[in-house]
Amino acid sequence: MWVTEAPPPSDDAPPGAPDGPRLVVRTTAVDDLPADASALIDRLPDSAALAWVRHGDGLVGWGEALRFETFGPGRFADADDKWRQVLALAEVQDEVGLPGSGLVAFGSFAFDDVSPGDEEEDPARASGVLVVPRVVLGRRGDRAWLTTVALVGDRSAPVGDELLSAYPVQPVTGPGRVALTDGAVGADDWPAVVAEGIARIQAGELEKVVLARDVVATTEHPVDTRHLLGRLASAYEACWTFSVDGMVGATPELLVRSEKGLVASRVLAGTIRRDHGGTTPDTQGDDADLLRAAQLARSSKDLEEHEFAVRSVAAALEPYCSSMNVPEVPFVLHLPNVMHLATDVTGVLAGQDAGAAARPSSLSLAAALHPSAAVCGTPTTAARDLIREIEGLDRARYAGPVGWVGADGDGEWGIALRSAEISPKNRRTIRLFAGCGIVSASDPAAELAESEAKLEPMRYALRTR
Ligand SMILES: C=C(O[C@H]1C=CC=C(C(=O)O)[C@@H]1O)C(=O)O
Repeated sequence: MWVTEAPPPSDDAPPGAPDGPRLVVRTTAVDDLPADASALIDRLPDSAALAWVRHGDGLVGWGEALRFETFGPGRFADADDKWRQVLALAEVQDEVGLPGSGLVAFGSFAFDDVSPGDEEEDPARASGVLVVPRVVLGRRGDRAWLTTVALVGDRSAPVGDELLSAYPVQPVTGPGRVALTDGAVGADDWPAVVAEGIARIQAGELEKVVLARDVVATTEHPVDTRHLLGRLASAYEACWTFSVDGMVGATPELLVRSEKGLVASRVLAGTIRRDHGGTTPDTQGDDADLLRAAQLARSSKDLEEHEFAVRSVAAALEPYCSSMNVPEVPFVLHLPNVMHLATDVTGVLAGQDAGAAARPSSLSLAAALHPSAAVCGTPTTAARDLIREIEGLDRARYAGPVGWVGADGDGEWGIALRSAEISPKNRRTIRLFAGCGIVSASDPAAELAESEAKLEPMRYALRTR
């Protein structure tokens, strides 16, 4: 469903031209973007921020040229179709020619095909959204660019320089006091949910299930997304810091990156907490950390959990690839709050000779990979059914794909973890999410502690200092 009303066909549209929104897109190089890692986020004018940033590189966007909302099981395919329609009608001048320059859309999609309770609470809440910003600022290494997007026929919309001055940068505001309360299932009750998951696994119904919980934060002032993004991007540098349509976080897990025929996925599953409990890491490589890393790398429970996740990603990518590299042994990813077992799966897309148009888009690859066993379980259907039956939580867009797609279909999609959903109604109610992979040898109390550690990034982001 188009939410942005397409203006009537313009006078210059050729007779018989297909209907639909026509975009005029210009990308020019930017020479004066400050070198610091926060430069992209610092340029966001207000709280309606779109972002996908890591190590100071990435994309931020603001304003809305087009918005497309999708619902239910067809949400990815519908979004992919609409994206192709937009591309077919767009006129793009891109003098930079890097991934993320030219026409891009940011997107965020629900974890599940159905969201329990949606009908009563908010029948209009979409389970997928693609947003084409009016302005995108991007950086990759030492190159930076600015993209502006205009909708043909929208004569009231500012263009060119006018467009930038239409979005003056407002001061960033803090959330003030923050109260945290139990979400759908309280912390005291959640171990029983995990115990039920373990019992079902031990009964042979399935091998792994990922169970999640939420915590509700109520803030004194409406949340300014830029406050969260700035804190997440500087404290969780190794993660992809994102904001799309009220879903904000810093995810360490990349569902898929597709770039010029090469695909990559960073698969995470298997976790150990770092004991200091803070957000800023202790000196990397101190003795306690090395010990914990070694303990994680040898933990048969975590290795099993990880293996399920890697296998699910490899199996989903395989039909699209002419060759793949799936490392046999995971590495340990150090984050400020936790360490994870991690595997970088890479592949070459089949049919390279046929060109970009014949390649599956990054969005359709994300659809094929979702939900991986890092966020759902094994076998997928049994795990998803069990999640629906016992989790008691509407995951909404938590654990769903979030990221961006470009004009050639390439793009990057993370899994929306270490994330929160800001209520559009008042921007003062924020749902924080965390989930844990459960296998036969899991311990409910340890999983609760792990979920607390996974909530830390968003709790930290909400603090004023
Ligand atoms: C489901 C989450 O984490 C996944 C990713 C990394 C490690 C995980 C684990 O060890 O359980 C989870 O599979 C979450 O952070 O909410």
